[in-house]
Amino acid sequence: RSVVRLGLPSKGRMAELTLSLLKSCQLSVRQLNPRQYTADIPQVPNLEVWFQRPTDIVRKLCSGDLDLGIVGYDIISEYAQGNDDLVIIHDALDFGHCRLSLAVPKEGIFDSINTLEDLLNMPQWTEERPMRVVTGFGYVGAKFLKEKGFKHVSFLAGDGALESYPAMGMADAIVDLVSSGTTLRENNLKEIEGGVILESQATLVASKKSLNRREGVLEISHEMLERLEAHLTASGKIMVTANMRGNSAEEVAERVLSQTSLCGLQVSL
Ligand SMILES: Nc1ncnc2c1ncn2[C@@H]1O[C@H](COP(=O)(O)OP(=O)(O)OP(=O)(O)O)[C@@H](O)[C@H]1O
Ligand SMILES: O=P(O)(O)OC[C@H]1O[C@H](OP(=O)(O)OP(=O)(O)O)[C@H](O)[C@@H]1O
Repeated sequence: RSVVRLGLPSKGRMAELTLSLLKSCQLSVRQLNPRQYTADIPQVPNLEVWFQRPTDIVRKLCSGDLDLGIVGYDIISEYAQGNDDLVIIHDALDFGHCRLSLAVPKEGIFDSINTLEDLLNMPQWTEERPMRVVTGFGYVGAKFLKEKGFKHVSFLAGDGALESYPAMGMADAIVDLVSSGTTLRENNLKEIEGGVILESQATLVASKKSLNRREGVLEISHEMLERLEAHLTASGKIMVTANMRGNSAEEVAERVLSQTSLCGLQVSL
């Protein structure tokens, strides 16, 4: 194929936010039919947008069926599983902030368990009765616990509402995404100190093979990066244009900067 493909989240909390970020960067996505999975960005010729589930974006970047994608760092870490063909070309798109964290019930045997060390030293976990962890992040979750020295752990895969598993007696601990912490609190769970496995936000990812071999991928990546950077740098800043009389630009600048109420301003002449 000669066209470059960009994967964007088709649903979930990242979908809308991705489109609005791109719109703010003058990269509006034009989807002719909301039931179709393809779209384009008129400002970027030769680019095809494909709406996919975030996990599938990562899989398709790995298989070479997509060249670029916007997904959370959590999903890349879990589903690319160290595949070194993927390269993160923007690691902080400033939305979808969350952390992947280890949490346990507040009470019962975990009453006085607050740190990773406390959890590791609990006598309850044995080969016959390992600590049961439910997660949708089995790869990074297991890697983390192994690196921290946990020996007796068993993993149970779950897709959602993981905070309910300990109360149902199906798991001792959970490894799940946390943002405000409300879901954990409402389900009588607490995060373990030192148990943050990764911090995540939306990223722009590319396949290295595509960048090196497919015509147009490098140029489109540059174009997107420039626009994203410009937008992210500018957000939260305002520009004020004013006409002021003075004998020289320097004199005007000096007068403006000497006003304490205007501190923080940068003057360009
Ligand atoms: N509470 C949260 N606050 C902020 N960002 C989050 C939160 N939970 C998840 N995310 C980010 O949003 C991404 C998508 O999460 P979401 O729960 O919408 O998944 P989804 O695409 O609907 O998939 P699924 O339905 O399988 O969970 C996550 O991979 C993560 O990067
Ligand atoms: O810390 P909080 O702000 O409460 O957010 C955390 C919750 O958000 C995500 O779930 P989501 O709402 O996507 O539902 P899910 O359980 O179906 O994935 C995550 O899996 C947590 O359950």
